[in-house]
Amino acid sequence: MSDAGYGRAFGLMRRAAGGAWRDYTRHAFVGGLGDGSLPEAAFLHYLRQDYVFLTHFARAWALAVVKSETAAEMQAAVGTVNALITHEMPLHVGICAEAGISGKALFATRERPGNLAYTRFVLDAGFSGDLADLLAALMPCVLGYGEIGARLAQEATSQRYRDWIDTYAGSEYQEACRAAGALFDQALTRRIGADFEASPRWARLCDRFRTATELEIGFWQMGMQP
Ligand SMILES: Cc1ncc(CO)c(N)n1
Repeated sequence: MSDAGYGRAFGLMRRAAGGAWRDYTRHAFVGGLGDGSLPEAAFLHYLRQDYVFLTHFARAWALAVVKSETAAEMQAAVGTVNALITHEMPLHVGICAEAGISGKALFATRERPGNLAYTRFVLDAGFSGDLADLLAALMPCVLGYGEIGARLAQEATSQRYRDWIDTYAGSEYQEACRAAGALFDQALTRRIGADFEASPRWARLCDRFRTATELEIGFWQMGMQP
């Protein structure tokens, strides 16, 4: 799939992440969502962990508001905070309720170590760095799911996990991905210049992107171990 729609910096970092990007977006868990072979227990366990993930992910986007230097950056970041809290998190509550997981059980989910490591890594990228560092750690989550959703919408051979696929393949999520990719390009241009790869900061930013990608692989792995 082409990475063009999600911006220039993403395309470059995605390529620099090499095999890790492929291992993330073509993980066995993803294959199981597409062909319906993923056991329901694994899917529900994943969803519960993902709800916890989203609470910290929303905090990380709120930190992006704090780290913004322009009104446009603030608007983009606060739009994502709102989309997460207003749309994506209630969707998880709804899917879990349909599957018989009460709100009480969902909110009592104990966070697995790999889940904790991922979001705290992202938050630390933001606390210790600037918006470029934070966004480099956030992009694999946002854009990876956009890419996975768009591909599965074309290639899925089962209807079993259609609702999940449609959420990430849908125009609302895809539009959010394009906005996030544009924010990433603009934030980087402002902080490291337009020739991204010539910046002394580039290698470290690519490292953050790759580490977040590796933590996404770990998240799928965790999902397969209810
Ligand atoms: C682990 C993970 N990464 C990315 C997304 C996309 O928001 C998500 N819901 N969960």
